[in-house]
Amino acid sequence: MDVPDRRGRTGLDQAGRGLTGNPRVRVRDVRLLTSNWFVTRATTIDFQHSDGHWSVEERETYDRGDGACILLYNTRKRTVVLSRQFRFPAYVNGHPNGNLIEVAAGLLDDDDPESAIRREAEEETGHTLGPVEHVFDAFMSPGSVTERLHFFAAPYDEGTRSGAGGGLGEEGEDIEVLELGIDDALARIGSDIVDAKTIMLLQWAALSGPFARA
Ligand SMILES: Nc1nc2c(ncn2[C@@H]2O[C@H](COP(=O)(O)OP(=O)(O)O[C@H]3O[C@H](CO)[C@@H](O)[C@H](O)[C@@H]3O)[C@@H](O)[C@H]2O)c(=O)[nH]1
Ligand SMILES: [Mg+2]
Repeated sequence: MDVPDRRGRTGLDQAGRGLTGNPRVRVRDVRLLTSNWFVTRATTIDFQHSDGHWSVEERETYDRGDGACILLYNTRKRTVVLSRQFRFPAYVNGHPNGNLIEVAAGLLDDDDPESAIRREAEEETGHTLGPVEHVFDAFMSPGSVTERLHFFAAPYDEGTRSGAGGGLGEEGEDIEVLELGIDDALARIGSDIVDAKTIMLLQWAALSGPFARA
């Protein structure tokens, strides 16, 4: 398909047709359902169950590309930089106001994960980072969403500050930058910190990352 989605991506309408890595899965048919801001597909597969029999299954997938996220931390002050922004999908599903506290994050678009997260950290938090540490990669919602998220962490201080942050107005972003104590942030998990990538990075930082090492 040559018509790009709104992020400029093309050729995603038949994704999955050539997959051969799993001998228990044969892709029969891929149908494009929607292509607007992102792409959704319905894929029909022959699937071999563990007892050996085959069945035909259909799976819908939501393809928004991959993303990256980063925890900015300061071990001397024992603080982290987070952001707050409105997330409609959370609002429509029971979050009281949709204003989610998150680590800085963004879609890769055409960049490699490290370049993308440097760009997003600068746009969203106003920090131009030195060395960044790759933590792990994870599928965030593998039953329906294709996205693989690349997790990073980096130190920040007054020397890395280069701007105000806040996101790109022309992309409709309106991001409040927050600095929280790590103990306060950890205590707020499950009450007003309910974003998965943020919880994962805060717990990593406390268990085996910078606040465990410090
Ligand atoms: N008009 C319009 N704009 C959209 C739509 N969906 C997203 N946008 C705009 O596109 C921007 C994308 O900003 P990024 O910073 O690149 O992505 P992100 O939404 O912050 O994504 C990060 O968080 C997601 C949620 O946790 C992650 O899924 C993703 O991997 C990444 O980490 C959003 O802020 C929003 O302004 C849409 O359907 N319509
Ligand atoms: Mg973002």
